[in-house]
Amino acid sequence: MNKTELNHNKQLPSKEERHQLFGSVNPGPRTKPVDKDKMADLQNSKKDFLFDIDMVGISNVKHPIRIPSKLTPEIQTTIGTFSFGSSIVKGSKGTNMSRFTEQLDKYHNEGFAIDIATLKGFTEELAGRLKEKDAEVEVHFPWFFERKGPYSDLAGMNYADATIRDEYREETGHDVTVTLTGKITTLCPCSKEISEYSAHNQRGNVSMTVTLTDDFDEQEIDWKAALLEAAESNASARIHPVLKRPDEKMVTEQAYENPRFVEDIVRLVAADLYELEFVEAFSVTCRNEESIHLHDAVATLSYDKKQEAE
Ligand SMILES: Nc1nc2c(ncn2[C@@H]2O[C@H](COP(=O)(O)OP(=O)(O)OP(=O)(O)O)[C@@H](O)[C@H]2O)c(=O)[nH]1
Repeated sequence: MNKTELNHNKQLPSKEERHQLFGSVNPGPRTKPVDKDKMADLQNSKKDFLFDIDMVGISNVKHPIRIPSKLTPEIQTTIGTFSFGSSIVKGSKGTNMSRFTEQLDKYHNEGFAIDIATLKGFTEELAGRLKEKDAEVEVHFPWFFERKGPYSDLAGMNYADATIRDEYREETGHDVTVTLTGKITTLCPCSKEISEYSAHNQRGNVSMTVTLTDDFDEQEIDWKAALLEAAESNASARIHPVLKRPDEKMVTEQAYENPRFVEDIVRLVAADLYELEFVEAFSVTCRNEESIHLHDAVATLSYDKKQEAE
């Protein structure tokens, strides 16, 4: 391959001169300490600062993470978006924000895999590092899973959005909630009923937030796969990355045979979540991106199995 001829005839000032040209100035006199021990530590000031703070921390922290999965691919690297925090009492001015990312890096160097046991350990250790009685950690990530065409068996990659949130309190321990938002096909029952032929359909977003029971065994059950199944198995049809014509025919006919309103979806998914032993409480929302409107249709349902027992 021929080397491209580039024109380098222009004589530029040095980089330092260029910076000066654009306004950089020489450093002024330095009077403040550079040793950490001698620096002011404002955030650690102790005084009556009027109010306790429920949560202070950092959010929107992007970091590579490893995810275990019972669906293929069983180990995957993805991007996690974290938030970290803890409460502080009115006698303290501020938190020590560097300690959140300091601990994240420590876990990263130890091969941070985002399972619930590891995340609980992380939150508890964070409370200790901050010298607080509580801490909370939330991580949000795209979770990928292989999906095959129903007839051709040709595979491709789908994903759902997953969130794990752990709230730790020294007196009460951990509260773990997980959220999965997956996409489904829904076909409108009304449209099917009133039309001579066809029925409009839409892409539905099903979001399930679940409080896990204390004895949830993640070695046994992948909560992500279980929630995905609750959403997809109640849909008019599943969504596929690769569909050949025989697959497309099957998916289209299946959707026509299983029409669903948003109300039908939240009730049917609720029934599945109700039956799952590891689910203590849940909320489920379905939001359909309507194909015959510019707006979305939406329904939400919440249920707490503990209240039922009382
Ligand atoms: N508390 C608090 N810190 C902030 C805020 N905004 C930025 N920071 C950052 O907090 C960092 C300092 O973190 P600290 O953990 O208190 O640092 P440090 O005292 O040297 O660390 P330790 O020895 O672990 O206490 C600096 O990088 C600040 O920029 C804020 O609104 N509140």
